[in-house]
Amino acid sequence: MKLAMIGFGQAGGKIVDRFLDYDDRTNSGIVRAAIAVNSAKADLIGLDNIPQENRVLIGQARVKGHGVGADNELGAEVAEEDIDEVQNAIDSIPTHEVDAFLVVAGMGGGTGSGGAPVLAKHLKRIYTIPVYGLGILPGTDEGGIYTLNAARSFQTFVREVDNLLVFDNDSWRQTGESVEGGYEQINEEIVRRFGILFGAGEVGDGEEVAESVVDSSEIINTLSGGGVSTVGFASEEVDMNTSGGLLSRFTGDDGGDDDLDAANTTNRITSLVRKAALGRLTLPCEIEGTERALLVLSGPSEYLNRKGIERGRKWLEEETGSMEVRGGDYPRDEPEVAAAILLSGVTNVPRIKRLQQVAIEAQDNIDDIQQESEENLEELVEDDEDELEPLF
Ligand SMILES: Nc1nc2c(ncn2[C@@H]2O[C@H](COP(=O)(O)OP(=O)(O)OP(=O)(O)O)[C@@H](O)[C@H]2O)c(=O)[nH]1
Repeated sequence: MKLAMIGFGQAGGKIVDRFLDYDDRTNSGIVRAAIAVNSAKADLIGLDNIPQENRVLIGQARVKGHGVGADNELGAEVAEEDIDEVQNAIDSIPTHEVDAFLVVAGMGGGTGSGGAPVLAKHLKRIYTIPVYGLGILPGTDEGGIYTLNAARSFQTFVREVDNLLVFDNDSWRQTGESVEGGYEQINEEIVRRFGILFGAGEVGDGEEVAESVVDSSEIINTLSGGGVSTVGFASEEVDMNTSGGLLSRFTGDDGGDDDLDAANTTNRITSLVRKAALGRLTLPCEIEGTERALLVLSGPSEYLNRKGIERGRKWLEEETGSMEVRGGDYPRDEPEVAAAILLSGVTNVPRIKRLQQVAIEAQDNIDDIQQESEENLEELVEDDEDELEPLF
C-alpha cells in the first residue's frame, strides 16, 4: 500500500529516511511521500534521503532550532503552535494517491513523543484515509524521564491513531554496541519488517501476481478496530542462482518428484510461520488474545504455495484464538522467503502494563516522580507490575 510517512523527532525522521532507502533498494513503492518534522535543526540536516523541502522545523520561536530537550509537554505545545507549517508540507503530497498516513516517532524524547499525537489528531480531523502510528519505545536503561515520556505519550498516541504499531527498543538493543551503531541495525530491522508488510499490498499491475496476493484493503481491515499492533518476522535464504534449479534449498528439489517438492514447500512455510509468531516480536507479547492477524509470505513465487499459507493461517487462528486471520502472498524476486505476521489488537503486553503504571503514578504525584532517580523509578515499575490492569 502507498503511505505518506511523517517522521516526528529524531528517531521518527531517521526511520522514515531509512524507509526511503529501503524503497529504493527493493523497489517496493510504499513511500508515496516522506516528511520529517523536528524542533532540532541539526537532526533535520543529518537526514540523507528526505527532500529538503519536506523537512519542517517547528518551535523556532521557542527553542531556536535546538530541540526541546526531552520535554514532551513543550514538544506537544510547539507542534500545536506550528501545525500550519507541517500542514504546508503535507499540502504538497497528492493525498488522493495515498492509502494511509504513517506517523513515526520515538516515544521517549520530547519532540516526537509530544508532537506525534498532536499531528495524528490533526490529520484525522482533516483526512478520511486511516492515520497509523509507528511508536518506538525507549530502552529501560535510558532513564526515568524517557520512561515517563513514553508512558504518557503512548496513552495519547494510541487514542489518536487508527492503530498504533509498536517497536520496543528495549527488546532489540544489543549489548556492547555503540548507541548509534545499534540504532543503525535496529532501524534496518524496523524497515524490513514493516516494509514487507506494507509492501505486500503494493504488488501492482503488470507484476507477477500469485494465487492469493495480499492487497492493501486486507492490511487496512486487519488494522481497523484500533489498538496496538506488533509484528513477527522470520526468513530463510533461498538460492536464486542455479539456472532452472531455483527450488533446490528451500524445497529440497532434486528435479524429481513434484508432489514431494510441494509438500516440502508447505512444511517449510509452516515452520517459518511458527518461527515468526513465536520468535521476537517488534513488541513482545502473548499472541493469544490477538484480535486480528495478517500473514504475509514473501519470496520468489516458485517458493510460495497456497497450501502452506493456508496451513500457517489456520495455525495462527488456533494460537491467537482469533477468527479474523488473513493470509496471502507477496511475490518478490529476492533471494529469501520471509513470513511477516501482523498481530493487531494485542492485549497481553507486559511492557505496556508497566508503562501504564508509570503513567498512573505520574498523574498522582508528578513532582515527586520527576525527581526520582532512574533506579528508583525502575524499582517502582517492577514492584507494582503484578497489580496492573490492562490498558485496553
Ligand atoms: N529505533 C530507534 N530509536 C531511536 C533512534 N533515535 C532515538 N531513538 C529512541 O527514540 C527516543 C526519543 O529520542 P529522539 O527521537 O532523539 O527524541 P526527539 O523526539 O527528537 O525529542 P528531543 O530530542 O527531546 O527534542 C529515544 O529515547 C530512543 O529510545 C533511532 O535511530 N532508532
